[in-house]
Amino acid sequence: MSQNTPLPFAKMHGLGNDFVVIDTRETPVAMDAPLARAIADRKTGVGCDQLILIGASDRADVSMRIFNQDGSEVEACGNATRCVPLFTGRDVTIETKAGLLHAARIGGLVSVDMGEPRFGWEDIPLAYAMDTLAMPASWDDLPPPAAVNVGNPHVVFFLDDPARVDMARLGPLIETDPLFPRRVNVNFAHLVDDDHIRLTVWERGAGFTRACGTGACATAIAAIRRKLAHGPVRVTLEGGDLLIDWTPGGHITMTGPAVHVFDGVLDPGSFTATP
Ligand SMILES: N[C@@H](CCC[C@H](N)C(=O)O)C(=O)O
Repeated sequence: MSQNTPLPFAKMHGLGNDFVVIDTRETPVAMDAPLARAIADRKTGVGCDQLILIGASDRADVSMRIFNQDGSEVEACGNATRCVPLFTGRDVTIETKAGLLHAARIGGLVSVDMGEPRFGWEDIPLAYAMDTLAMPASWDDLPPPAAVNVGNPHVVFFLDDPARVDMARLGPLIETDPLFPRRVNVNFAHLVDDDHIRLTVWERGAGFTRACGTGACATAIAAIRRKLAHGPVRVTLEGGDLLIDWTPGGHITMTGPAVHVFDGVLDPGSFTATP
């Protein structure tokens, strides 16, 4: 881990899923897992669910790299994507590991074209071939889940009575199950109506967050594929609501709020002091 110069950053969030956002367009930053973990640490760093690096791009207005709290670099983050137009001050096309995404401000909200979901077992990815709409896999007495890749991997359980499920034990157990070679984001969903879902997400590399944008997309899509719901679907998370729209064969649209909380400067000396 090495960072020798002060690092300006913005603290932002989408429905309480919080981010440290660093602009690397002019000044590249050598990011690695230990440095990402140090910045994300809520006691000795700034604290965040994900660290976001905004960079230059040849293919889009900007690029976006995403690091989970545990330092792992990942492909997609729905809530952070909504923060990018606030950070740059304009509607943007963003190059990510999950492809090109477009984010536009609409009224007080931000709407993102999240691209097309994938459903093949090797796309999730899973360790071996199986049906991804009703996976023949079980943990405790959870029902067969659905798996969806919306840039990053998700598994979705539809629960009649979420209060009876020990999510704090099952979330990390399922996240790291060998069935998911790249680990997985675990979505515990409850269908309120055919256009409304309540959702709790155990995020890969970050644990429970107040909201997960890609989790909301994956869950709405799984519900639509199972004909339990129709778009647009309101997904209610601890931090608030997202509106997700998708028709089979099409792109996903995610609409919700984004907030710029404050700006700061990270002291490079503090990182060397972190064990
Ligand atoms: N909070 C995000 C998802 C962040 C990445 C995820 N934990 C992963 O490892 O894939 C969102 O809003 O989508």
